[in-house]
Amino acid sequence: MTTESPLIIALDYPSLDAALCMADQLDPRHCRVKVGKELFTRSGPSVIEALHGRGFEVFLDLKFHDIPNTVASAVQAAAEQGVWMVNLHAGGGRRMMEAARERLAQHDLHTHLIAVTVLTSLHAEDLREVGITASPAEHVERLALLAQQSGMQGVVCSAQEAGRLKNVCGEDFLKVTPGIRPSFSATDDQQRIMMPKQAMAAGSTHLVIGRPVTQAKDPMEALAAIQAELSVSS
Ligand SMILES: O=C(O)c1cc(=O)[nH]c(=O)n1[C@@H]1O[C@H](COP(=O)(O)O)[C@@H](O)[C@H]1O
Repeated sequence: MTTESPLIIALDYPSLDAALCMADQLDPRHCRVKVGKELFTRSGPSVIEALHGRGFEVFLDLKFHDIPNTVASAVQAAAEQGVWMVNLHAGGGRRMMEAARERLAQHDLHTHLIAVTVLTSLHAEDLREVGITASPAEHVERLALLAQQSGMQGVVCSAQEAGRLKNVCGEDFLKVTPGIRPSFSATDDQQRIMMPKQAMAAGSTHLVIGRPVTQAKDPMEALAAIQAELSVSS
């Protein structure tokens, strides 16, 4: 089942049961779901099968970053499970991204392949500590252009950079933005955040939302509030 909704709910749970309990309250016509490192490490590919069985398009967020052949093989493995989207780190460089893209093409696999730029949990001081003197926005732009030249269909960035990327990479280049924080939720460990409506207005194509929904007292009420703000179906 496919959806027009920009919402991707991050199922960051410690067990298959907990993740499916949440998924069973969601409607695959109105959102996609994301499986990340914790859930996949605990439950393996069975969580992907279970979510596909419920009609969801799945973003497998394992942020691959390794030598080109290893990443290409991992991306192939993800795509062969039929996931809608998979990501890798743009910081792995051009040859790594090109190898992944070419592997998908060789096997006629059509999973969306996107690259993480600068994690939304980082700010300028964190970059300086690892030797990057550019601002987060400048570094995101540099990595996004490299990702685009390397055949990626889009990037993960913060919504704060989405407008800039719309100008330099174009509207069709996907801007998948986590660090989304509605007015009613805590910042948690995120640094470069934005509210849902503002994030869409800034040029995000997809919004990744986890704890503001999954850790809310009433997750469905929180999701409905976000959908109402965005004027999309619940
Ligand atoms: O690739 C991601 O999805 C990702 C990249 C990034 O820069 N920041 C980021 O928060 N994420 C993921 O997006 C989700 C955000 O969750 P919340 O902060 O709970 O809304 C988590 O699953 C993160 O792993």
